[in-house]
Amino acid sequence: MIRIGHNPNTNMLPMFYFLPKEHPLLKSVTAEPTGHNAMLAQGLIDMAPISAFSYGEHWKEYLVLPNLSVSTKGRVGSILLFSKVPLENLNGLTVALTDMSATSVNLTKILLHGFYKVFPNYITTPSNLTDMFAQADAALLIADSAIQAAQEHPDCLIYDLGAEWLKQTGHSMTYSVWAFPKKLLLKQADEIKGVYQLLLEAKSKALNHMEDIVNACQGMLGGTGDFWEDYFTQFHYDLDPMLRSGLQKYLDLCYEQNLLPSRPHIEVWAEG
Ligand SMILES: C=C(O[C@@H]1C=C(C(=O)O)C=C[C@H]1O)C(=O)O
Repeated sequence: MIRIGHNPNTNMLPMFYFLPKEHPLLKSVTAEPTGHNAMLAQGLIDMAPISAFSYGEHWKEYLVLPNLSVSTKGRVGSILLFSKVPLENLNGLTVALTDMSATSVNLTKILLHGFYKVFPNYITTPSNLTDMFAQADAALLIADSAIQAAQEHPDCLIYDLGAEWLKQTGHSMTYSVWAFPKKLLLKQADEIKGVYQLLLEAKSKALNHMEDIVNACQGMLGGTGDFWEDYFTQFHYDLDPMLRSGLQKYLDLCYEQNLLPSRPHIEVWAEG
């Protein structure tokens, strides 16, 4: 039995919608990305779609599952920095960061420090734009809370960090990878293979039935079918060499900006 992390946000539906809820090989534990990052590190779950940044913190202990990720080349639509002032003017001001994210929190820092040359003060808070704006000049939200906040047309500038990343680096951006601790292979290699097959089948079915995914998103968050179709055209759910080089670039910049203690070398599970 493999305990996997289940992420309930719409961006993950193409991986989870058709994954069996009950199966002898797996048990799902629902949480936001930072929850899974911590649970995987503590051995409370065995495998999860963790933040790419968290993989960078644990790259020596983890392996990445091949052909799976949450990535975009350019705009993402749900990793948004809401700001009362242009990004160039954030120096010395306060930025509120969602407590749900590790990748996007550090992507914000890379973009602001490395490319915009501004150094704000940061606070970490729950994902509520009104509360964040009461304490800060800009606010980072991800996933469904970012989509919902943008739907409410807040009176501020909205920066899409996938688009900013492409503009500044020319690379795709990978937000999440599926990872598991290498040591699991000693006793559970066959189970990992089995769960990996289930994940690939679920993804392939979803990508061939996007109308079901769009319907599910409308049921969850409202919005038009066109909105959701457009949202999903941006995403890549595999991990091809182009996406891998964007992921490596992100991890390299995290290391070079002292956000990670070592330079990660991405190790993909060869048996997958
Ligand atoms: C695309 C998204 O990426 C998510 C962002 C994450 C992070 O910032 O740590 C983690 C998992 C991803 O699914 C999103 O939240 O919209």
